[in-house]
Amino acid sequence: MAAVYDLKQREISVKERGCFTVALSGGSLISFLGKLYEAPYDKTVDWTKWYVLWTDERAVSKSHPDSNYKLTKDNFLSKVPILNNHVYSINDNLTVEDAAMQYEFAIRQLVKARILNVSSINDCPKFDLVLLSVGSNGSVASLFPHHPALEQSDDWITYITDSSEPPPERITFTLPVINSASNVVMLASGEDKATAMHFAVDGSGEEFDASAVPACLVRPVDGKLVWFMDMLAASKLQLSG
Ligand SMILES: O=C(O)[C@H](O)[C@@H](O)[C@H](O)[C@H](O)COP(=O)(O)O
Repeated sequence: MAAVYDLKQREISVKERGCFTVALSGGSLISFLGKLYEAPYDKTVDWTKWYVLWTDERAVSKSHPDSNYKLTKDNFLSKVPILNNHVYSINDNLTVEDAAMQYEFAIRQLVKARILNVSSINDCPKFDLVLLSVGSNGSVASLFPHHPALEQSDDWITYITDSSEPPPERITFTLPVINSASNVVMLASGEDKATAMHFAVDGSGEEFDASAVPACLVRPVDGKLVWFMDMLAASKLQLSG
């Protein structure tokens, strides 16, 4: 479903700007993209129009098992003819701080080249699609509960050195960039996501501290938010009738 949604949005972007910019998180999300390299999509998608970036990346070598680039390359990019120079991964020879700066610079270049749109509301890059998989703790990208990175609004890309999930050092989109996307798809599968889904989808009382569940803070300012979850992840939803 998510993969097909991805395609619908792609068609609109390619018609309008001749390219389709997508930012991927890591985790189980990548396994859901498998549909895209099966018939009929493998032949009907103009992959040359795709530009792929990551919403977050671990500060490890791109050949390291923990690398989101490696995960995506092995399970998706190696199976579709997206142009290598349209794939923007981090420079894994830099410190995490410098890698974050360099990644932001690369995104700024894409904005300058008009590959990436800019939000009319907050001058952030406006990705056509941001695909996120929600962590069992309600994290999205590498934005973790109660982490100061949630407050970051000056930078497009920030870095952390104390991730609650190993490895500790990561770069990540900041919330303003995620919330500037034209389309955000949030994926959740498995019972361990049910509590986070309850808070993120059903909302919570005023007294609830949304930074406890970063997925609650994903609210596109001028874009669509679509959830895809399995029955286990949805098992605690109390959607009003
Ligand atoms: O680099 C990362 O750790 C991922 O980007 C992270 O945001 C992941 O997507 C979630 O933790 C969900 O992971 P699962 O879908 O595997 O539970």
